[in-house]
Amino acid sequence: APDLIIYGDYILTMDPQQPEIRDGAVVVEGDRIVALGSHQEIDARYVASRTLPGAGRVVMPGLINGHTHTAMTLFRGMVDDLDLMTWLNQYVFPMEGRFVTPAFIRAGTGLACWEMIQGGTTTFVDMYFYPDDIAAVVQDCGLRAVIGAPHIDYPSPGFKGWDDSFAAAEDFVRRWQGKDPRITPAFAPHAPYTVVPEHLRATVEKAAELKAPISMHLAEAPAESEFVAQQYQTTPVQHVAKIGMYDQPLIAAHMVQLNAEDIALTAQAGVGAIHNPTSNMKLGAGISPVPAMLAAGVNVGLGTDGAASNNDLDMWEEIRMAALLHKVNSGDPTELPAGQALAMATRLGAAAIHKAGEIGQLKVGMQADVIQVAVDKTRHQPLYDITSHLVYVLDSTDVVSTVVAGQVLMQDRKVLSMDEAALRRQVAERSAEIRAALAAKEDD
Ligand SMILES: CSC[C@H]1O[C@@H](n2cnc3c(O)ncnc32)[C@H](O)[C@@H]1O
Ligand SMILES: [Zn+2]
Repeated sequence: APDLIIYGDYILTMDPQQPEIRDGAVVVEGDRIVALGSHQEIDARYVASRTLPGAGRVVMPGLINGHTHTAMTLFRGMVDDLDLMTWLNQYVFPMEGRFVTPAFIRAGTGLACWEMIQGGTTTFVDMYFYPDDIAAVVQDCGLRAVIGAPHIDYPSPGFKGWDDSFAAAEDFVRRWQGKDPRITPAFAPHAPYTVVPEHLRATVEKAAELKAPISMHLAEAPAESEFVAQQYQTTPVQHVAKIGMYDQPLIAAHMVQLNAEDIALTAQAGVGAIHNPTSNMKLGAGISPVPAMLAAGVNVGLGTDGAASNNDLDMWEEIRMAALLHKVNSGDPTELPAGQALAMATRLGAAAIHKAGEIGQLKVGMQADVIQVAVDKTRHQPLYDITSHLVYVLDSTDVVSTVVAGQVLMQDRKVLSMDEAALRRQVAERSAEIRAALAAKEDD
Protein backbone atom coordinates (compact mmCIF):
# COMPACT_ATOMS: atom_id res chain seq x y z
CA ALA A 1 0.00 0.00 0.00
CA PRO A 2 1.27 3.52 -0.76
CA ASP A 3 2.56 5.63 2.12
CA LEU A 4 1.81 9.04 0.70
CA ILE A 5 -0.28 10.72 -2.00
CA ILE A 6 0.64 14.28 -2.99
CA TYR A 7 -2.12 16.18 -4.81
CA GLY A 8 -1.90 19.31 -6.92
CA ASP A 9 -3.97 21.47 -9.26
CA TYR A 10 -0.97 21.07 -11.55
CA ILE A 11 1.65 18.33 -11.60
CA LEU A 12 4.71 19.68 -13.41
CA THR A 13 6.76 16.54 -13.97
CA MET A 14 9.75 18.02 -15.90
CA ASP A 15 9.51 14.76 -17.86
CA PRO A 16 9.42 15.73 -21.57
CA GLN A 17 7.22 12.66 -22.30
CA GLN A 18 4.42 13.77 -19.97
CA PRO A 19 5.11 17.37 -18.91
CA GLU A 20 1.92 18.39 -17.08
CA ILE A 21 -1.08 16.76 -15.43
CA ARG A 22 -4.01 19.00 -14.46
CA ASP A 23 -5.68 18.21 -11.13
CA GLY A 24 -3.40 15.26 -10.47
CA ALA A 25 -1.55 13.28 -7.87
CA VAL A 26 1.79 11.59 -7.20
CA VAL A 27 1.73 8.27 -5.33
CA VAL A 28 4.70 7.37 -3.13
CA GLU A 29 5.66 4.03 -1.67
CA GLY A 30 8.78 3.93 0.51
CA ASP A 31 11.28 6.29 -1.09
CA ARG A 32 9.92 6.04 -4.67
CA ILE A 33 7.18 7.33 -6.95
CA VAL A 34 4.92 4.41 -7.87
CA ALA A 35 2.20 6.20 -9.86
CA LEU A 36 1.20 9.56 -11.34
CA GLY A 37 -2.15 10.47 -12.81
CA SER A 38 -5.31 12.50 -12.58
CA HIS A 39 -6.87 12.98 -9.14
CA GLN A 40 -9.78 10.79 -10.18
CA GLU A 41 -7.64 7.93 -11.54
CA ILE A 42 -5.41 7.91 -8.49
CA ASP A 43 -8.30 8.00 -6.01
CA ALA A 44 -9.93 5.09 -7.83
CA ARG A 45 -6.79 2.95 -7.47
CA TYR A 46 -4.98 4.00 -4.30
CA VAL A 47 -5.55 4.76 -0.64
CA ALA A 48 -2.64 6.04 1.42
CA SER A 49 -2.11 6.55 5.13
CA ARG A 50 -0.99 10.13 4.52
CA THR A 51 -2.02 12.76 1.95
CA LEU A 52 -0.94 16.29 1.09
CA PRO A 53 -3.96 18.21 -0.27
CA GLY A 54 -3.49 19.99 -3.58
CA ALA A 55 -5.94 22.90 -3.94
CA GLY A 56 -3.99 25.92 -5.22
CA ARG A 57 -0.75 23.91 -5.38
CA VAL A 58 1.79 23.05 -8.06
CA VAL A 59 3.53 19.72 -7.47
CA MET A 60 7.00 19.46 -9.02
CA PRO A 61 10.42 17.85 -8.49
CA GLY A 62 12.47 19.29 -5.61
CA LEU A 63 15.13 21.80 -6.62
CA ILE A 64 18.77 20.76 -6.98
CA ASN A 65 21.47 23.11 -5.70
CA GLY A 66 24.52 21.91 -7.67
CA HIS A 67 27.16 23.86 -5.77
CA THR A 68 27.25 25.29 -2.28
CA HIS A 69 29.31 25.52 0.90
CA THR A 70 26.53 25.04 3.44
CA ALA A 71 28.24 26.04 6.68
CA MET A 72 29.26 29.38 5.17
CA THR A 73 25.76 30.55 6.19
CA LEU A 74 27.53 31.59 9.40
CA PHE A 75 29.67 34.01 7.33
CA ARG A 76 26.58 35.51 5.66
CA GLY A 77 27.07 39.23 5.11
CA MET A 78 30.53 39.40 6.69
CA VAL A 79 32.46 40.22 3.50
CA ASP A 80 30.68 41.82 0.58
CA ASP A 81 31.54 43.67 -2.61
CA LEU A 82 35.02 42.33 -3.36
CA ASP A 83 36.53 40.41 -6.27
CA LEU A 84 36.99 36.64 -5.92
CA MET A 85 40.70 36.56 -5.10
CA THR A 86 40.60 39.46 -2.59
CA TRP A 87 37.47 38.00 -0.99
CA LEU A 88 39.00 34.52 -0.76
CA ASN A 89 42.66 35.19 0.12
CA GLN A 90 42.37 38.25 2.31
CA TYR A 91 39.13 37.52 4.14
CA VAL A 92 37.51 34.07 3.72
CA PHE A 93 40.53 31.77 4.09
CA PRO A 94 41.73 33.64 7.22
CA MET A 95 38.18 33.63 8.70
CA GLU A 96 37.91 29.91 8.07
CA GLY A 97 41.27 29.37 9.78
CA ARG A 98 39.99 31.17 12.88
CA PHE A 99 36.40 30.03 13.20
CA VAL A 100 35.70 26.74 11.42
CA THR A 101 35.38 23.85 13.88
CA PRO A 102 33.06 20.81 13.96
CA ALA A 103 30.61 22.84 16.11
CA PHE A 104 30.66 25.66 13.53
CA ILE A 105 29.94 23.10 10.79
CA ARG A 106 27.02 21.55 12.70
CA ALA A 107 25.38 24.94 13.30
CA GLY A 108 26.11 26.41 9.85
CA THR A 109 25.08 23.29 7.95
CA GLY A 110 21.92 23.02 10.06
CA LEU A 111 21.06 26.64 9.27
CA ALA A 112 21.62 25.97 5.56
CA CYS A 113 19.51 22.81 5.59
CA TRP A 114 16.68 24.66 7.31
CA GLU A 115 16.76 27.36 4.61
CA MET A 116 16.91 24.75 1.83
CA ILE A 117 14.00 22.69 3.18
CA GLN A 118 11.92 25.88 3.48
CA GLY A 119 12.84 26.93 -0.04
CA GLY A 120 12.12 23.61 -1.75
CA THR A 121 15.68 22.44 -2.34
CA THR A 122 15.80 18.68 -1.89
CA THR A 123 19.34 17.88 -3.07
CA PHE A 124 22.54 19.87 -2.71
CA VAL A 125 26.18 19.40 -3.64
CA ASP A 126 28.37 20.55 -0.77
CA MET A 127 32.09 21.17 -0.52
CA TYR A 128 33.26 22.14 2.93
CA PHE A 129 35.38 21.20 5.91
CA TYR A 130 34.58 18.39 8.41
CA PRO A 131 32.38 16.46 5.96
CA ASP A 132 31.50 13.85 8.60
CA ASP A 133 29.74 16.59 10.55
CA ILE A 134 27.97 17.76 7.39
CA ALA A 135 26.84 14.18 6.75
CA ALA A 136 25.51 13.83 10.31
CA VAL A 137 23.36 16.96 9.88
CA VAL A 138 22.12 15.72 6.48
CA GLN A 139 21.20 12.35 7.94
CA ASP A 140 19.21 14.03 10.71
CA CYS A 141 17.33 16.58 8.62
CA GLY A 142 16.43 14.20 5.77
CA LEU A 143 17.82 16.09 2.76
CA ARG A 144 19.77 14.43 -0.05
CA ALA A 145 23.37 15.51 -0.65
CA VAL A 146 26.54 14.91 -2.58
CA ILE A 147 29.17 15.72 0.04
CA GLY A 148 32.58 16.59 -1.30
CA ALA A 149 35.52 16.04 1.04
CA PRO A 150 37.82 19.02 0.45
CA HIS A 151 41.52 18.72 -0.30
CA ILE A 152 43.81 21.61 -0.99
CA ASP A 153 47.58 22.25 -1.06
CA TYR A 154 47.47 24.83 1.76
CA PRO A 155 46.70 24.60 5.48
CA SER A 156 42.93 24.46 6.05
CA PRO A 157 40.68 23.79 9.07
CA GLY A 158 41.77 20.48 10.56
CA PHE A 159 44.67 19.97 8.13
CA LYS A 160 48.29 20.97 7.53
CA GLY A 161 48.09 20.73 3.74
CA TRP A 162 47.70 18.32 0.85
CA ASP A 163 48.83 15.02 2.36
CA ASP A 164 46.52 14.93 5.36
CA SER A 165 43.53 16.53 3.60
CA PHE A 166 43.77 14.09 0.68
CA ALA A 167 44.13 11.08 2.99
CA ALA A 168 41.08 12.23 4.97
CA ALA A 169 39.10 12.71 1.74
CA GLU A 170 39.81 9.14 0.66
CA ASP A 171 38.89 7.87 4.10
CA PHE A 172 35.61 9.85 4.03
CA VAL A 173 34.65 8.51 0.60
CA ARG A 174 35.42 4.93 1.58
CA ARG A 175 33.43 5.16 4.84
CA TRP A 176 30.34 6.81 3.31
CA GLN A 177 30.04 4.84 0.08
CA GLY A 178 26.90 2.68 0.27
CA LYS A 179 26.18 3.81 3.83
CA ASP A 180 23.12 6.00 3.30
CA PRO A 181 21.16 6.14 0.02
CA ARG A 182 20.64 9.89 0.50
CA ILE A 183 24.37 10.66 0.83
CA THR A 184 26.88 10.40 -2.02
CA PRO A 185 30.46 11.01 -0.92
CA ALA A 186 32.71 12.77 -3.43
CA PHE A 187 36.23 14.10 -3.85
CA ALA A 188 36.47 17.90 -3.77
CA PRO A 189 39.83 19.34 -4.81
CA HIS A 190 39.39 23.09 -4.36
CA ALA A 191 40.50 24.64 -7.69
CA PRO A 192 43.26 24.63 -10.34
CA TYR A 193 45.00 27.55 -8.59
CA THR A 194 45.17 25.87 -5.15
CA VAL A 195 45.97 22.27 -6.15
CA VAL A 196 49.03 21.41 -8.27
CA PRO A 197 48.63 19.09 -11.30
CA GLU A 198 50.37 16.17 -9.61
CA HIS A 199 47.83 16.32 -6.78
CA LEU A 200 44.87 16.67 -9.14
CA ARG A 201 46.16 13.53 -10.88
CA ALA A 202 46.12 11.71 -7.52
CA THR A 203 42.49 12.78 -7.04
CA VAL A 204 41.59 11.46 -10.50
CA GLU A 205 43.25 8.10 -9.81
CA LYS A 206 41.58 7.68 -6.43
CA ALA A 207 38.15 8.77 -7.72
CA ALA A 208 38.47 6.27 -10.60
CA GLU A 209 39.50 3.49 -8.22
CA LEU A 210 36.58 4.17 -5.86
CA LYS A 211 34.12 5.12 -8.64
CA ALA A 212 33.35 8.36 -6.83
CA PRO A 213 32.37 11.71 -8.38
CA ILE A 214 34.60 14.78 -8.23
CA SER A 215 33.32 18.27 -7.47
CA MET A 216 35.56 21.31 -7.95
CA HIS A 217 35.66 25.03 -8.77
CA LEU A 218 36.64 25.48 -12.40
CA ALA A 219 37.16 28.42 -14.77
CA GLU A 220 35.55 30.80 -12.30
CA ALA A 221 37.22 34.17 -12.79
CA PRO A 222 39.76 36.00 -15.00
CA ALA A 223 42.47 35.71 -12.31
CA GLU A 224 42.22 31.90 -12.47
CA SER A 225 42.54 31.91 -16.28
CA GLU A 226 45.56 34.23 -16.06
CA PHE A 227 47.20 31.98 -13.46
CA VAL A 228 46.61 28.82 -15.52
CA ALA A 229 47.76 30.50 -18.74
CA GLN A 230 50.96 31.66 -17.07
CA GLN A 231 51.72 28.40 -15.25
CA TYR A 232 50.48 25.84 -17.77
CA GLN A 233 50.00 27.76 -21.06
CA THR A 234 46.39 26.64 -21.48
CA THR A 235 42.84 27.26 -20.26
CA PRO A 236 41.54 25.94 -16.88
CA VAL A 237 39.23 23.48 -18.67
CA GLN A 238 41.94 22.09 -20.96
CA HIS A 239 44.37 21.98 -18.04
CA VAL A 240 42.18 19.73 -15.89
CA ALA A 241 40.98 17.70 -18.91
CA LYS A 242 44.61 16.88 -19.76
CA ILE A 243 45.13 15.68 -16.19
CA GLY A 244 42.22 13.24 -16.59
CA MET A 245 39.52 15.08 -14.62
CA TYR A 246 37.25 15.06 -17.69
CA ASP A 247 37.34 11.25 -17.77
CA GLN A 248 35.59 11.06 -14.38
CA PRO A 249 32.05 12.04 -13.34
CA LEU A 250 32.95 15.67 -12.71
CA ILE A 251 30.72 18.40 -11.26
CA ALA A 252 32.42 21.62 -12.31
CA ALA A 253 31.23 24.72 -10.47
CA HIS A 254 31.08 28.19 -12.06
CA MET A 255 32.42 27.48 -15.58
CA VAL A 256 32.56 31.17 -16.52
CA GLN A 257 35.82 31.56 -18.44
CA LEU A 258 35.38 29.09 -21.33
CA ASN A 259 36.24 29.35 -25.03
CA ALA A 260 34.54 27.40 -27.85
CA GLU A 261 37.01 24.52 -27.57
CA ASP A 262 36.42 24.28 -23.80
CA ILE A 263 32.67 24.11 -24.37
CA ALA A 264 32.98 21.35 -26.98
CA LEU A 265 35.30 19.37 -24.70
CA THR A 266 32.88 19.75 -21.76
CA ALA A 267 29.92 18.54 -23.85
CA GLN A 268 31.85 15.59 -25.27
CA ALA A 269 33.07 14.48 -21.84
CA GLY A 270 29.64 14.67 -20.18
CA VAL A 271 30.98 16.97 -17.48
CA GLY A 272 28.25 18.67 -15.44
CA ALA A 273 28.58 22.47 -15.35
CA ILE A 274 27.03 24.33 -12.44
CA HIS A 275 26.02 27.92 -13.14
CA ASN A 276 26.12 30.22 -10.08
CA PRO A 277 24.73 33.50 -11.44
CA THR A 278 24.38 35.44 -8.17
CA SER A 279 27.85 34.55 -6.88
CA ASN A 280 29.43 35.29 -10.28
CA MET A 281 27.77 38.70 -10.41
CA LYS A 282 28.57 39.54 -6.79
CA LEU A 283 32.25 38.57 -7.05
CA GLY A 284 32.54 40.18 -10.50
CA ALA A 285 33.71 36.86 -11.95
CA GLY A 286 32.02 37.33 -15.34
CA ILE A 287 29.10 35.77 -17.21
CA SER A 288 29.12 32.05 -17.90
CA PRO A 289 28.43 31.11 -21.55
CA VAL A 290 25.37 29.12 -20.49
CA PRO A 291 23.36 29.41 -23.76
CA ALA A 292 26.38 28.18 -25.76
CA MET A 293 26.94 25.32 -23.31
CA LEU A 294 23.28 24.29 -23.53
CA ALA A 295 23.36 24.48 -27.32
CA ALA A 296 26.43 22.24 -27.33
CA GLY A 297 24.63 19.68 -25.18
CA VAL A 298 26.32 20.33 -21.84
CA ASN A 299 24.22 19.41 -18.80
CA VAL A 300 24.07 22.75 -17.01
CA GLY A 301 22.74 22.88 -13.45
CA LEU A 302 22.30 25.80 -11.05
CA GLY A 303 23.89 26.53 -7.69
CA THR A 304 23.90 29.24 -5.07
CA ASP A 305 27.56 28.91 -4.01
CA GLY A 306 27.99 29.67 -0.28
CA ALA A 307 25.99 32.26 1.63
CA ALA A 308 29.15 34.36 1.97
CA SER A 309 29.01 35.18 -1.75
CA ASN A 310 25.28 35.14 -2.47
CA ASN A 311 24.06 35.78 0.40
CA ASP A 312 21.35 33.16 0.68
CA LEU A 313 20.59 29.65 -0.57
CA ASP A 314 17.44 30.53 -2.48
CA MET A 315 17.29 28.49 -5.70
CA TRP A 316 14.26 30.43 -7.02
CA GLU A 317 16.49 33.48 -7.11
CA GLU A 318 19.13 31.55 -9.10
CA ILE A 319 16.49 30.36 -11.59
CA ARG A 320 15.26 33.90 -12.14
CA MET A 321 18.77 35.43 -12.20
CA ALA A 322 19.83 32.90 -14.85
CA ALA A 323 16.79 33.60 -17.02
CA LEU A 324 17.36 37.37 -16.81
CA LEU A 325 21.18 37.53 -16.91
CA HIS A 326 21.51 35.77 -20.26
CA LYS A 327 18.88 38.00 -21.84
CA VAL A 328 20.68 41.17 -20.80
CA ASN A 329 24.06 39.69 -21.74
CA SER A 330 23.01 38.77 -25.28
CA GLY A 331 20.48 41.54 -25.83
CA ASP A 332 18.13 38.75 -26.88
CA PRO A 333 15.04 38.24 -24.69
CA THR A 334 14.42 34.81 -26.25
CA GLU A 335 17.67 33.57 -24.67
CA LEU A 336 17.29 31.09 -21.77
CA PRO A 337 13.48 30.89 -21.72
CA ALA A 338 11.67 30.16 -18.47
CA GLY A 339 11.27 26.41 -19.11
CA GLN A 340 14.99 25.98 -19.70
CA ALA A 341 15.89 27.91 -16.53
CA LEU A 342 13.53 25.69 -14.54
CA ALA A 343 15.00 22.55 -16.12
CA MET A 344 18.47 23.65 -14.97
CA ALA A 345 17.23 23.51 -11.37
CA THR A 346 15.57 20.10 -11.86
CA ARG A 347 16.04 17.64 -14.75
CA LEU A 348 19.22 19.13 -16.22
CA GLY A 349 20.61 19.80 -12.76
CA ALA A 350 20.17 16.14 -11.91
CA ALA A 351 22.09 15.17 -15.05
CA ALA A 352 24.80 17.71 -14.19
CA ILE A 353 25.39 16.05 -10.82
CA HIS A 354 25.28 12.59 -12.42
CA LYS A 355 21.94 11.57 -10.92
CA ALA A 356 19.76 11.72 -14.03
CA GLY A 357 17.95 8.42 -13.45
CA GLU A 358 17.22 9.11 -9.78
CA ILE A 359 15.98 12.66 -9.27
CA GLY A 360 14.98 15.85 -11.11
CA GLN A 361 11.72 14.53 -12.66
CA LEU A 362 8.47 13.11 -11.40
CA LYS A 363 8.39 9.70 -13.03
CA VAL A 364 7.44 6.22 -11.88
CA GLY A 365 10.48 4.51 -10.36
CA MET A 366 12.31 7.71 -9.52
CA GLN A 367 13.03 8.96 -6.02
CA ALA A 368 10.11 10.73 -4.34
CA ASP A 369 11.81 14.14 -4.03
CA VAL A 370 8.78 16.34 -4.47
CA ILE A 371 7.67 19.85 -3.53
CA GLN A 372 4.31 21.58 -3.40
CA VAL A 373 4.26 25.28 -4.23
CA ALA A 374 1.35 27.65 -3.58
CA VAL A 375 -0.03 29.54 -6.56
CA ASP A 376 -3.26 30.72 -4.93
CA LYS A 377 -2.16 33.88 -3.11
CA THR A 378 -3.57 37.22 -4.21
CA ARG A 379 -0.16 38.30 -5.50
CA HIS A 380 -0.13 35.24 -7.78
CA GLN A 381 -3.31 36.33 -9.63
CA PRO A 382 -4.06 35.92 -12.45
CA LEU A 383 -2.45 32.61 -13.40
CA TYR A 384 -2.22 31.63 -17.07
CA ASP A 385 1.09 29.80 -17.35
CA ILE A 386 2.59 27.73 -14.54
CA THR A 387 6.19 27.79 -15.80
CA SER A 388 6.08 31.54 -16.25
CA HIS A 389 4.83 31.98 -12.66
CA LEU A 390 7.42 29.59 -11.20
CA VAL A 391 10.27 31.49 -12.83
CA TYR A 392 9.13 35.11 -12.83
CA VAL A 393 6.61 35.45 -9.94
CA LEU A 394 7.08 32.90 -7.16
CA ASP A 395 9.74 32.87 -4.47
CA SER A 396 10.98 30.50 -1.79
CA THR A 397 8.26 31.53 0.69
CA ASP A 398 5.66 30.05 -1.68
CA VAL A 399 6.97 26.52 -1.09
CA VAL A 400 4.46 24.73 1.12
CA SER A 401 5.71 21.12 1.39
CA THR A 402 9.08 19.45 0.89
CA VAL A 403 9.39 15.68 0.52
CA VAL A 404 12.68 13.77 0.15
CA ALA A 405 12.85 10.03 -0.50
CA GLY A 406 9.18 9.84 0.50
CA GLN A 407 9.74 11.54 3.86
CA VAL A 408 7.77 14.74 4.50
CA LEU A 409 10.36 17.24 5.75
CA MET A 410 8.05 20.26 5.64
CA GLN A 411 4.26 20.48 5.61
CA ASP A 412 2.25 23.72 5.53
CA ARG A 413 5.61 25.52 5.85
CA LYS A 414 6.40 23.81 9.16
CA VAL A 415 9.76 22.04 9.07
CA LEU A 416 9.13 18.66 10.70
CA SER A 417 12.61 17.16 10.65
CA MET A 418 14.50 19.89 12.53
CA ASP A 419 14.18 21.66 15.87
CA GLU A 420 14.08 25.36 15.00
CA ALA A 421 14.58 26.65 18.55
CA ALA A 422 17.63 24.45 19.12
CA LEU A 423 19.04 25.51 15.75
CA ARG A 424 18.56 29.21 16.60
CA ARG A 425 20.42 28.68 19.89
CA GLN A 426 23.32 26.94 18.13
CA VAL A 427 23.57 29.70 15.52
CA ALA A 428 23.35 32.44 18.16
CA GLU A 429 26.19 30.84 20.14
CA ARG A 430 28.48 30.50 17.13
CA SER A 431 27.76 33.97 15.77
CA ALA A 432 28.26 35.54 19.22
CA GLU A 433 31.65 33.86 19.36
CA ILE A 434 32.57 35.26 15.93
CA ARG A 435 31.35 38.75 16.89
CA ALA A 436 33.32 38.67 20.15
CA ALA A 437 36.51 37.52 18.43
CA LEU A 438 36.18 40.24 15.81
CA ALA A 439 35.51 42.91 18.46
CA ALA A 440 38.55 41.77 20.49
CA LYS A 441 40.70 42.06 17.37
CA GLU A 442 39.42 45.59 16.71
CA ASP A 443 40.33 46.55 20.29
CA ASP A 444 43.96 45.35 19.78
C1 LIG B 1 38.06 23.46 0.15
S1 LIG B 1 36.46 23.68 0.88
C2 LIG B 1 35.76 24.92 -0.10
C3 LIG B 1 36.54 26.20 -0.10
O1 LIG B 1 36.05 26.95 -1.16
C4 LIG B 1 35.92 28.27 -0.73
N1 LIG B 1 35.02 28.98 -1.62
C5 LIG B 1 33.77 29.39 -1.39
N2 LIG B 1 33.27 29.97 -2.48
C6 LIG B 1 34.24 29.92 -3.42
C7 LIG B 1 34.34 30.36 -4.74
O2 LIG B 1 33.33 30.97 -5.36
N3 LIG B 1 35.47 30.13 -5.42
C8 LIG B 1 36.51 29.52 -4.83
N4 LIG B 1 36.49 29.10 -3.56
C9 LIG B 1 35.36 29.30 -2.87
C10 LIG B 1 35.47 28.16 0.67
O3 LIG B 1 35.62 29.36 1.35
C11 LIG B 1 36.35 27.03 1.16
O4 LIG B 1 37.58 27.49 1.59
ZN1 LIG C 1 32.15 27.56 -4.41
